[in-house]
Amino acid sequence: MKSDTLIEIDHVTFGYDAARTILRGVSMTFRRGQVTAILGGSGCGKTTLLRLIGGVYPPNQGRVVFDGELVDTRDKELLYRVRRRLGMLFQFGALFTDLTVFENVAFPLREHTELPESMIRDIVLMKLNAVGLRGAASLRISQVSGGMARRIALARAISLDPELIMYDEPFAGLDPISMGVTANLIRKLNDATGSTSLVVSHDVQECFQIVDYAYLMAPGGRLVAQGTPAELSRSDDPEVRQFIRGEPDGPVKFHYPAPPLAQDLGIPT
Ligand SMILES: Nc1ncnc2c1ncn2[C@@H]1O[C@H](COP(=O)(O)OP(=O)(O)OP(=O)(O)O)[C@@H](O)[C@H]1O
Repeated sequence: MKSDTLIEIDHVTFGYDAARTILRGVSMTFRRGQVTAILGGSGCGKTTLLRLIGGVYPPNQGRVVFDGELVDTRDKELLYRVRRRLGMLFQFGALFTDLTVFENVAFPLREHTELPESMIRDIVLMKLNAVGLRGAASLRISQVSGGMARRIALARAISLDPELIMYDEPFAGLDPISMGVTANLIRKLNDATGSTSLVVSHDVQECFQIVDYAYLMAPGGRLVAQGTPAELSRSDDPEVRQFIRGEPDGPVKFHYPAPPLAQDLGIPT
């Protein structure tokens, strides 16, 4: 029987170089069929975590396990197998601006499969239909809005029917309505395709509308809290409350450590 867990991050510590640790003893479990958020402010290591799951870098300590298999970055065959099962929606979509909407969604299918053109056409139209943009297939990327571009990137991320879809800041730069549309789509696509989704974001409220579970990371690559949106909303931990309510100051300081302003400006005190 398949285990409930699709990915396990087990006491992972990681730094791009020896001088600076980015993730410190982080443990997380991503359950099959669920949408899980990794929340946290800028620079706390969220994207880095996605790279470790994709086997781009090995952890310095700890393990990353994908569907029961240790992600060993030296094992190229295993990495290829794991990556075939992942779909990734990058920050800001990264679409090919000189190609049409259709060509963008068809791209991974042409790269990774030998499917005949008639089948590629049907799959692309189905994926575009799922995000409500079948009618926009022949438009160029330069002709679509930011919200549409995000949905096209979503259609492209699901083109190969991934078991795991990783979204890096899917709401960045979107207006509130497009944000809501994108969030609902992430949920809908997850459930309709029976996949598992990870959403990296600093948008707590948007994520809480759609996720089953969330991890909260803090500067210095620490995991500070985890739970369902309801559990985290009830938390009385000051760090959690500051982040969830978007309070400007709390345990996480607004100001980067600095000498007093007067001193920096040369004003005698
Ligand atoms: N390839 C790299 N080499 C060296 N340092 C890196 C590299 N990528 C990221 N970093 C550093 O690692 C830290 C964590 O970055 P990361 O992108 O994982 O954070 P994040 O939480 O995703 O932030 P954001 O939301 O701003 O993208 C940052 O300080 C960043 O400068």
